Order: sequence, then C-alpha cells, then structure tokens
Amino acid sequence: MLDDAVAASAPGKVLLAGGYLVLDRAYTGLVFGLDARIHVVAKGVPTGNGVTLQEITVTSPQFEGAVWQYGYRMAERDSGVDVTPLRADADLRLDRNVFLETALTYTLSYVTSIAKVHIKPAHVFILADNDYYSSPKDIDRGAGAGSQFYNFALPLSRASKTGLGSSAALVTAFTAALLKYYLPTSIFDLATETGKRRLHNLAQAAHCAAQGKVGSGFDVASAVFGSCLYRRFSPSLLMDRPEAGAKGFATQLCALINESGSGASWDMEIVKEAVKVPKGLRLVMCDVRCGSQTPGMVKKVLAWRKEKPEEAKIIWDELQEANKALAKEMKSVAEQGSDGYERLTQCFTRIRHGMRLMSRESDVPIEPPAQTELLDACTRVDGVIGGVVPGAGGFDAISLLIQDTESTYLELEQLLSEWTFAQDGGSVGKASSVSILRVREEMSGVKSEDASFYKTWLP
Ligand SMILES: Nc1ncnc2c1ncn2[C@@H]1O[C@H](COP(=O)(O)OP(=O)(O)OP(=O)(O)O)[C@@H](O)[C@H]1O
Ligand SMILES: C[C@@](O)(CCOP(=O)(O)O)CC(=O)O
Repeated sequence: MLDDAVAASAPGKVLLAGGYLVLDRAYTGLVFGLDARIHVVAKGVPTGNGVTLQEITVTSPQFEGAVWQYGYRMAERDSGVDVTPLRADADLRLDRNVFLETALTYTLSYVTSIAKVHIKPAHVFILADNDYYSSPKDIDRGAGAGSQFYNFALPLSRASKTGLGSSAALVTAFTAALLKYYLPTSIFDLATETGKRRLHNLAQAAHCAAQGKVGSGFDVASAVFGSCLYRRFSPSLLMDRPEAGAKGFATQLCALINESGSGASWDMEIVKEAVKVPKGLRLVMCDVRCGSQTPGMVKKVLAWRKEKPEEAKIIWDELQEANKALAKEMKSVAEQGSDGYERLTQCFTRIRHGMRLMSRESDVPIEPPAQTELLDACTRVDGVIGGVVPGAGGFDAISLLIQDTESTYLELEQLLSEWTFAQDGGSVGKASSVSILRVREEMSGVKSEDASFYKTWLP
C-alpha cells in the first residue's frame, strides 16, 4: 500500500422513533448509530513513464464487477469539477453509481474552491461491514464466515439491503476520506467540531442531490455525529441552488458548506446527551430479508397528511410525545437505574399504537401484519423489552431493545430460527426466514481510521 493512504469510516443507523415525523422541523427523531460501518480507503496511484491520467477509480471488492472509473477536469464559469464516468473497456456496461458520482463531484468541487490543491489521481476502496446486506445462507455457514468483510460473490445490484443506511454511511465515509486525502489538516481536520460540521454539510448536500430529493437527513447526521435526538435542517437550505456543473456552483457550494459569505447557517439540531442506552440493555436488529420501497411509502403518507391535516396532527403530536417519553425513560434508567423495565415497555407499546394508526389512516403498510406478528412474538421472549419497525417501516429489519444476556439472545435466536416470515401476512409473496444481525447501537459517528488496518482486504 502506498504510504499516502488515508481512511475513514461511518456508522449505519436505525431511526428507532420518529419515522415520518422527523421530515418536519416541528418534530424530532431518535436515531441510533450502529456498529456496522462503511470504511473507505483513499490512496495514490503509482505513475510509471511520466504519463498521468486524470482518473479516480473506486472499487468495492466485496461485490462482482464493482469498479467505477471517473475522469475529472476543472470546468469553466466557476462551475466546479466536472466528473465523467468512464467505461473500463468497450464491452463493459456503464454501471453508474449515482451516490459515488455525486459525492465525488461535490467533494472535488469543494476541495478546489477552498484551497489551491492539485487533484492527483487516486484509487478509492469501499469496505462495508457485512450486516448492510442480507447474507446468503452459504456465507453464514461457509469458509468466509469469520471475515469482517464478506466476499458476497454477486453484483451490488443483486445484494439485498437490510436498511441500515448504506448510502448515507457510504457518502459520509467517502467524502471524509477524500477531504482527508486532498486537504491539509490546517484546512480540514476531522478531529475538530468545524471539520465534522463541514463534512456533515457536504455529505448532506451530496446525498440529497444523489437521491434527487431533500429527505430529513437523519441518516447522514447520525453517520457524522453518531446517536442523537435529531431535528432536521430547513429544506430551503438545499433548494433553488445551482446544480453541479452550472455557473457559480463552486462558489455557492463553498459558502453553503462553510456557512460563510452568502451561505446561511445550517439549523439542524443534534442533541447527543438526550440519547442513552441503559447499562445491561442493547438494541438488536432482526432481518426479515425482504426490504421495502421507502420512497413510495413516504409520498403516500405525506399526501394523506396534506389531505387530512387535522387528523394527522393528532397522530403526529401524540407520537412525538411517545417518542420523547421513550428517549427520556431510556436516559433516566441509564442514569438512575430502575427495578424493572415496564415503563420502557409501555413506551414501545404507545409508539407502535401511534404508528399503526398512521399506517391504517394513510393506508401504508408501516407495520404490516407479518411484522406485527413477529414483533409480538419477539416481545413475549423473556428479556425483550420492546420493539418497533423502525424508520419508514415496511419490510426492513425490525429493531428490539433487549436485556443483554446470553439467555435472552439465545431464546430470541431459537424463536427466529423456527420463524417463517410471510410477506403480506402470508397471502401474497414469498415466505422467508428471519435472522439476527450482528449489529448493536454505537454512540460515535464518523472516525478517522488507520489505513494500514485494511491491508488484508485490499489488492
Ligand atoms: N458497498 C458499496 N459500494 C458501493 N456503493 C454502495 C455500497 N453499498 C451501497 N452503495 C450505494 O448505495 C445505494 C443503496 O442506497 P439506498 O439508499 O437505496 O439504501 P440504504 O441506504 O442501504 O437503505 P435505507 O435508506 O433504506 O436505510 C446503492 O445503490 C449504491 O449506489
Ligand atoms: C420516513 C422517514 O422519516 C424515515 C425513513 O427511514 P428509513 O430509511 O426507513 O430508515 C424519511 C426521512 O426521514 O427522510
């Protein structure tokens, strides 16, 4: 490995409480970072015979054919750096990765507008902790079972995601690694609050641009800052801005990220002290191996809320109270201890009741019958305090708060090993098994990493 290599990692997330509410600045979300991280290593390319191609290659070695090559050049009219996806050879399909492409365009445009640096060619590697994708059974049991980074032996497009926020963790770690690689620490230092805030702003802007919509941003916020009570930024910050490649993009991007000049300051609120997991408890995620189509669900819920604002307000306000009560109770048990966990269990029951109401009224399967059945069965296991279908709900992994004991874990594992999860309540769709993901909550967000740690997994 070239000794100029740098690395960064960012955590996945689970929005335990506040799905849909968190889209509105009047409400908050309780988000936990997870110990499943996406790691990114950036390093130089050895140059022979004096020829230097303006190319950045990104490889995700855990997946088949996951190599993306980009050409780049400074564009005119203050429009930033123009990034063009290249085809490695004429026969290969141009398999675009919009998250990488956008993050690269935004980061290089920012780097060149904040400092006079030369963008040298680089090779960037992505390594994702295994739990971001449902692992095929043969990997669970096979020879590679012990590896921190599985070789999934399939194209990324065929990997089934578990909903831990791979794109947000990826964009955050990728942006952090590139900022570290191209900028001196006097200009960008991930160890400082300013450094983290600028990374947040840049990753958030790139992630929203790649998604083609301005979501609540809780996933990028937790990838940067870790577990927190989150109030979103005003969506207007990212609206009516020049697109990448448009005249003035570079200067405006720089002002937006640095919150200087014409750039307004970002008004998201990240309250880390409000979030605690009591000693002896932990979060567990159970993957139902289905995955859901979040954007369609969000559109439908929001359309219903717009149509029935008064009815929606009652549900939203009650849920906000329930969500706040859960955060408060977890913090109180963490700080003062407790004889039992009944009050925590009641908080989960109250949240599920509110989410089912939202689900029924908007006619969106936020807690579909198959998930209700699964959550109810899990909650009956001794030591399971409560659970929810997190985030937007649907068929992503469910999230449980449990007592961190071997007996609870084993009993849960036993229940799930015999469970047949029937999508759509068994009437339609295929049945699938449920497995416990190895993740748990983690308080910290983005981290600088030692690039030499990843040697084993990189070419
Ligand atoms: N290991 C990886 N290497 C390269 N790109 C990846 C990798 N993992 C994820 N991505 C990018 O992220 C995209 C998936 O993001 P998407 O927002 O659909 O899912 P998610 O963030 O995991 O889930 P959710 O938003 O439901 O939590 C992929 O299409 C790809 O562009
Ligand atoms: C529905 C929503 O509030 C949460 C989506 O969460 P997730 O991607 O399902 O974890 C959307 C958002 O916050 O951007």
